[in-house]
Amino acid sequence: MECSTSEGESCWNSEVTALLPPPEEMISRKVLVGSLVCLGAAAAVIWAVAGSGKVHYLPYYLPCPEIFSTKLQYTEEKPIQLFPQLIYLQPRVLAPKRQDVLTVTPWLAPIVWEGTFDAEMLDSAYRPLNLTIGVTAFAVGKYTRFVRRFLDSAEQHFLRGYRVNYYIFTDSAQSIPQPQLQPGRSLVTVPVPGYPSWQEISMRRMEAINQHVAKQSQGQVQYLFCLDIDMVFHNPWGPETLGDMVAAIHPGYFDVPREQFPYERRSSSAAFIPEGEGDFYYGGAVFGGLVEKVYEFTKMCHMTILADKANGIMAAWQEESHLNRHFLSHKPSKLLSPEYIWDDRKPKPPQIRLVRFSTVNKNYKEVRN
Ligand SMILES: CC(=O)N[C@H]1[C@@H](OP(=O)(O)OP(=O)(O)OC[C@H]2O[C@@H](n3ccc(=O)[nH]c3=O)[C@H](O)[C@@H]2O)O[C@H](CO)[C@H](O)[C@@H]1O
Ligand SMILES: [Mn+2]
Repeated sequence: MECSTSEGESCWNSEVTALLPPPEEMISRKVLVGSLVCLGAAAAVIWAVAGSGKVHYLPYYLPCPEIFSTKLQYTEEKPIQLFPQLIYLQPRVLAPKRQDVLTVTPWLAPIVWEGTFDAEMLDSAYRPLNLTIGVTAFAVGKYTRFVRRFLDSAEQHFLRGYRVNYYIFTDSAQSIPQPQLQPGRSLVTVPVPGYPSWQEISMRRMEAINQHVAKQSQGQVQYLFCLDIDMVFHNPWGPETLGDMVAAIHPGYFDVPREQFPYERRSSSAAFIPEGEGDFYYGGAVFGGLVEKVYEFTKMCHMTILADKANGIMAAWQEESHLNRHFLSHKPSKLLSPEYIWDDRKPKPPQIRLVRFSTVNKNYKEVRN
């Protein structure tokens, strides 16, 4: 096709015209490319000059306001508890506080030993929660004689500065002393029948505690500890002991192979644990946790105790055997070292740096008859 030119204009045949942009557009592209190069160069200069220094972030608006207004549908909203600023030694990852004892179970429950926790730090976290902690202890028959020492020592050492409700289960309320308690602490007696044998008295604790939680203590306390009465506090027992479900390692079996644990070994019992199984041997004298967990726990133990009763069998160590069977399949979330359930008749090995709660030396024959 012929190209018709006029006054020095370049010749644009229709094909070329179709491929190339018109001249004004070519010029504006050149300007665009030029300014981009300039911008890049300026950015490179700024990067080279300022890049070696500290990076300053500009405030940037995230276009997702819903993330700040969304709330989980909690049934109750609790204020967030912050640790107040405290001055304390840095926890060192490569310098564990205790190397002579196990401080965490294979299922990652802490085992509480002296030296593993900072009491001041725990206090600063737990005090603002304004918790009330319940204690159940049974004083049936001659065991009323242990109440005074138990309570006096608890007032000295048990969760000092916290609200505590003592629930003393007894068949003779008139023999229970009413000592002067610290502010915020109370004592009530709970009537229970005096069963004819000490084994039955000890085992029936699961049932009585369970019923008491359902009817009363559930609305009064957040945590509940269930303790033997023939024991005395010697050193502080603080909020380091609080946990969802807490068990204590029996002082007689913390250093023996599990074959020697006095678990119930008859398969006809609901507390049966075969050889080759088991984690620790826990004591029946100390357990606790969130009150609703203690409710579930005591219910399960009472049911397995009743199953044994229906089959005419009593476990080797009564409810302690059932407790051990339960904790084998429902692992406790926190373990207390034998510092929290010691026995004064035992020599104290170096791993037990202090005894917090310990059995009173008693004449078994005399008190149980
Ligand atoms: C240190 C430890 O783990 N002790 C356990 C152990 O022996 P213990 O020798 O510690 O049992 P125990 O005689 O102290 O009895 C357990 C508790 O039941 C109460 N009680 C008992 C008898 C009585 O006539 N009146 C009365 O009130 C009382 O609160 C006492 O502390 O084995 C018991 C079951 O065999 C319990 O599991 C205990 O908790
Ligand atoms: Mn006892």
